[in-house]
Amino acid sequence: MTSHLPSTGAALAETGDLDALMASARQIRDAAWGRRITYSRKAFVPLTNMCRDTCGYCTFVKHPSSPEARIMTPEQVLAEARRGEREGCKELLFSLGEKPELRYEAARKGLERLGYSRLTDYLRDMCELVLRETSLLPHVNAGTLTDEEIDVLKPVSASMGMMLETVSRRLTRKGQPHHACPDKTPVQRLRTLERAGEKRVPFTTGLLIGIGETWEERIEALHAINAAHARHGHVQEVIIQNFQRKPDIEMANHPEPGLEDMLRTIAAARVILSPEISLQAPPNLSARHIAYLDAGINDWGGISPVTIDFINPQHDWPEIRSLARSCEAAGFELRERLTVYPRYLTGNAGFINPSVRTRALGMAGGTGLAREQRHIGETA
Ligand SMILES: O=c1nc2n(C[C@H](O)[C@H](O)[C@H](O)CO)c3cc(O)ccc3cc-2c(=O)[nH]1
Ligand SMILES: C[C@H]1O[C@@H](n2cnc3c(N)ncnc32)[C@H](O)[C@@H]1O
Ligand code: MET
Ligand code: SF4
Repeated sequence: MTSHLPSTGAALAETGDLDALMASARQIRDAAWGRRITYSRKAFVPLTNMCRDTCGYCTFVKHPSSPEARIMTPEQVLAEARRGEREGCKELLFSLGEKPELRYEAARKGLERLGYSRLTDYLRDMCELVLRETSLLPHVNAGTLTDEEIDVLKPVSASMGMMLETVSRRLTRKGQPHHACPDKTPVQRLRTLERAGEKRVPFTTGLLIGIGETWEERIEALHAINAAHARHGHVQEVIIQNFQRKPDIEMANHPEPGLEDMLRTIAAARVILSPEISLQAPPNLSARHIAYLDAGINDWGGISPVTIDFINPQHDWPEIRSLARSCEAAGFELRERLTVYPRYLTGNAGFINPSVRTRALGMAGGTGLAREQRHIGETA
């Protein structure tokens, strides 16, 4: 699993010839993934919106003094899961603030009322609840994790993820989006990415585009992800996410990245990353998202038929049928996938708890994608 043409990718990216870069990216995508574009039908559970970090772009986080600050109860978690189940979801995405109990008394009290002293332990039990009471596969997006936290969460999840965001240490300085965010220092993010690989967790990661990083920093981040994958084989997908401006964030006046910037970054990612790594960009954060297909993506990520995108609440999910139609018009077929990619189910022992694996294998037939993706996994 060596890096695919990294120098060519960087060179093409540097020359400014966007068309040539996108053509290379498309070629790699077509060879590895064909003309099938996937998504995961998911229910979204924002377990808590309290967080010890205060990223300048985040509208999800709420200070404990806010009336909107909350920790969902097990009953609420289960209600969301059941709603998702009824709508045919297969994934339950836990997305949450990071270690709020280390910073806020209110978070400690809230967890205590639920019988916990640490958010990760509560998350573990909620994953277990979902596995016990529903047919869904938990995916955990809880940000930076320690070795021990990965050990706690791996047995109760099908896959995990954490956006690397950026490798820029500059962005942790005063006045920058990651200032005073202990979980967003590149060294911590890179460590989590590495540990997830050592511990063989099917892993989702990615870059947040347009938060002040340079082009070189994006390329460096992509190489870092690819290098971790070359060591451990755990990176199942990489998300290229565009920053969204909102009125209620520190970065309310920061410009959003343009379409061309996204296309160039997506294409560079496809050229740099190993071909078997799925390349994802969100369908709800740009009116022109169909153009991402020309830059080499093969996946739209999670789409929820039951809840809003809590991270970008002002942007509705596309209706799945209408997304299918626009993919078709562009020459692609939209297909459902599971949160965990087939190569971690069929080969590579040790990447997933055997009972979760059995459940996922039972569901894989329903997506209709099992055979094709398995093929990709085997040839990679
Ligand atoms: O709805 C969202 N889903 C996000 N997802 C979920 C993703 O869309 C799907 O659930 C995965 O593709 C499942 O494999 C993430 C998952 C991660 O592991 C890491 C980061 C993200 C980021 C987002 C996000 O911003 N919005
Ligand atoms: C779950 C992921 O959502 C992303 N995220 C957080 N805030 C924003 C925003 N304003 N625009 C786009 N993406 C955002 C981060 O990359 C985080 O890791
Ligand atoms: C709501 S943000 C997603 C989870 C985590 N707090 C992170 O930033 O990675
Ligand atoms: S992006 Fe994640 S880590 Fe940053 S403030 Fe929001 S919830 Fe916390």
